[in-house]
Amino acid sequence: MTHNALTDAQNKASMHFTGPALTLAIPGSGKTTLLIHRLIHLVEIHGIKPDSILTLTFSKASADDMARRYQEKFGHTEHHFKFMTIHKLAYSLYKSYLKSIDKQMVLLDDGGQKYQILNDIFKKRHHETLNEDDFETLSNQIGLIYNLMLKRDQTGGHEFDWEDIFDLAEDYHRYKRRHHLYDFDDMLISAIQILKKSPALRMNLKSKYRFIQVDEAQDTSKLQFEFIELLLGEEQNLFLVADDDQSIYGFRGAYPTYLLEFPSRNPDASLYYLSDNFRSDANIVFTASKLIEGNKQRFQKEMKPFHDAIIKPQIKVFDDLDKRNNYLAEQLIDQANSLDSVQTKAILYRNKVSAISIVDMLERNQQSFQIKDAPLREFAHWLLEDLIAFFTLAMIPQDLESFQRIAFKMNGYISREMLNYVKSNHRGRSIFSVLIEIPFLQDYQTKTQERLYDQFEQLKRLRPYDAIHYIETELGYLDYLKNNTSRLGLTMNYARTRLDAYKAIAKPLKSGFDFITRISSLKAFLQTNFANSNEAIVLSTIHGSKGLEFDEVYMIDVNPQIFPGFKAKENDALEEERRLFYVGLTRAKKKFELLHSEFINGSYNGNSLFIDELISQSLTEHTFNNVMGKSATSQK
Ligand SMILES: Nc1ncnc2c1ncn2[C@@H]1O[C@H](COP(=O)(O)OP(=O)(O)OP(=O)(O)O)[C@@H](O)[C@H]1O
Repeated sequence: MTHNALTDAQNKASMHFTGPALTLAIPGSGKTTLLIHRLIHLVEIHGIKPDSILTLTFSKASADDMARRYQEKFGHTEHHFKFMTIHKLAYSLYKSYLKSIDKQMVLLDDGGQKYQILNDIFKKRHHETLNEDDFETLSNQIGLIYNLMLKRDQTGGHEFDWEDIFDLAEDYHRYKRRHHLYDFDDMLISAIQILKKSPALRMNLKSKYRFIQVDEAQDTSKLQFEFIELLLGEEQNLFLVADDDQSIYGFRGAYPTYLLEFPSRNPDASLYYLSDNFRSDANIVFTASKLIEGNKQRFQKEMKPFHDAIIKPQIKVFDDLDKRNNYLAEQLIDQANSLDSVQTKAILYRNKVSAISIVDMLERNQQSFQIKDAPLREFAHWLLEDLIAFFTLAMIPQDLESFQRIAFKMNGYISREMLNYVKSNHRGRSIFSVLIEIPFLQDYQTKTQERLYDQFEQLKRLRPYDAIHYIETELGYLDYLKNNTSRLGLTMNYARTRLDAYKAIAKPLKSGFDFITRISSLKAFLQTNFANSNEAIVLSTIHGSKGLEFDEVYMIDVNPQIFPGFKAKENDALEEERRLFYVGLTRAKKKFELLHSEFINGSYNGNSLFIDELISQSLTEHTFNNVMGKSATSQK
């Protein structure tokens, strides 16, 4: 078999003509290749008109990628196949319907505008601001309600207050209707409604798209499947390509159960399997297949490597984030001086916050890169805003706004009464002078305020790295976080990961002012569009790396309570996290390294469940790159 020849399994599936079909495939087995060849077979063998075949993809990027790969492969552009996302299809359908009745709609911007609306709604019910983390969660939960078509009595799990989420979802819905605003889910719901209402429109579409192919069907939601089913003609020409082990959007309503039930609901369905991995070193394939066996709810699949085994996946252990980042910098900068052909390298992580110290490091080294899912909001995170308020108050002791932000988050024993006194009496003076003069304080309380004054004087003189440590310890910020973890919806490991990242950015800087300036320049730097650039170095969340491949993959921050996340105690959630790890691991062609810091923000990190699983099954090589006297390499 040459590199370009289809395997028998790929060929068999690509020859599928009419009727429902499901192809279950492993990572790197050529799903895209298969879909493209099927298009050609439909046209050239069966004489089907290209524009009557609709290929639905998960993202706009994959639709574009497929169109590009089709052209590269077959060189001709005269075939007008349709590649688009399910949302795009729903959008154009609903838009033309509205046009026909002389109405318009406004698309809601998924970032800032959505935050504003949800924040206003949240404030009305809870009398407090919706923080960044809770916004993500709420937005996902609302999406989940729509995409899984949940009713109030159908929600399970005690991790969220579903009654409250339903109330907020209803407020949000009413707001959108009042302002003629539509988000992605509305588009689908509205398209389904008009299709159900108009048999003529349905007939028209059924004959327009005689064949429908769906890529990445494991992440298609229940609502999306309902939409697709409405488009199917009598022949039920639905060709699904999926890997249930790569279903990673459960939190947004992915519905892989549809696939598991597909064979029994469609007894005539043809089933195909792709089990050759053309992407990765055999060691990576073996490791991935062993790891995913930890999941119970899955189709059993064979996984055969096409390439030889050269090097085992590595777990590299470092003392701390700083040493880890230095190692990463070496790996990435090597590239620039290398005479070999350019290697694509990805740094993958579970949460966006993991990117920020790497962005800082790469920008300082003037190393170009591209970033997917840019972590813009991380630079406006409340925890960072708190630190900035400490720095600002130290530099500008008259700043009432900063003081108000942190008054109850440090060990100054400030009461609401004291805060009110400061507000009415500071008149542009130093907050600390006002605190010291408060008439209703006992002597010992005044002494505390004098101590606070000295501490902020001290804070002003410290380099920002030491200053963050001082805020955490001497000013009691860590205690505040510890006492409020459950109310703030975070774990200490999560808070430590953030503080660690901010300290890494602060390390080379001299003053609090430099720190504040650096944060805003990194924010501005990220606002430039990196998503479309063609750089060989890619930073991405694992979610964002779906469907991509790289010569080398470095996975970072696989930490306890972070990955798998602390909410992943129940089986379903844990299985989804394991699938996410599996997606990250299977992006690598030649080299996979998991970079592990032994300490996060000065506290012992411990091993994540996934690291323990890899070690206990001897799936990886374990290397200590720290200076704590451990042997350089130990084969576990
Ligand atoms: N028959 C084949 N022989 C050799 N290489 C192939 C063959 N089919 C596909 N490939 C190559 O295998 C790699 C993976 O293919 P592709 O990206 O289509 O996989 P995939 O199944 O979509 O992967 P994933 O689900 O992990 O994103 C590509 O580099 C592709 O060119």
